[in-house]
Amino acid sequence: MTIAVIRFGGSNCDRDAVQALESIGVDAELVWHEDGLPAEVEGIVLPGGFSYGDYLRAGAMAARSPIMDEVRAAADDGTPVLGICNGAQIGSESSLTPGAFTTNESARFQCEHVHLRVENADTPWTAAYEEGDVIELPIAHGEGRFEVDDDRLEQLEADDRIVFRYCDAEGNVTPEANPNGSKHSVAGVTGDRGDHVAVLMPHPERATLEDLGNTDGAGVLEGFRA
Ligand SMILES: NC(=O)CC[C@H](N)C(=O)O
Repeated sequence: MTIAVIRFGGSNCDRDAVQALESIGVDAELVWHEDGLPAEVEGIVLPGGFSYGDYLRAGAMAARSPIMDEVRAAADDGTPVLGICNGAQIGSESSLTPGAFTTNESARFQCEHVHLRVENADTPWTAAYEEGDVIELPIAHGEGRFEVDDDRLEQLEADDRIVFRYCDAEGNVTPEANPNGSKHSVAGVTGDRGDHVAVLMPHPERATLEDLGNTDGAGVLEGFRA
């Protein structure tokens, strides 16, 4: 199985994603966006970083790279796609997933560890966990506040499309445990094409290697094996 980790100008978590995937035994390769998707790709990661310097809006310019037409077509065909942080912003900017990620309530770049509650364990990205599990992952973003109109959010909730919510260490979803002001504390959501497409703002690839002292994120990447 080969997972394509797409590198845009300014991506900076692309090699971390490859290393994290390989650490759990999933083959991964870096793909420069101008080169297009390799023929035999079995999964796609949109990695974190600062594509195009976050100009206009984070993810807005990468979303307009021609490779994103190929990513959408692959997603239509059932290829798993995971967007992480800047990749989540690219995912929402390219209509793979609903809503938008916009400037943190603090108006600052935030780099910290957060707790997440698994809201729906019935997706490839959360099947390694139980519903209600609390995991810890790092965040590092300036534009991570999930925003979506009320009607759409109600529908996402009704359809069980919220995969992770920010919470405290005990799993309580509170305003204090919401690091960026995301609506309904949403940290990750599945795509309109099905739950084989998902994005999340926290970084599972930074919490997968034993050496980093936290492997809570490995289960998310296990989704490529599902
Ligand atoms: N770590 C990242 O992927 C950063 C995302 C984006 N550049 C932001 O600051 O919001």
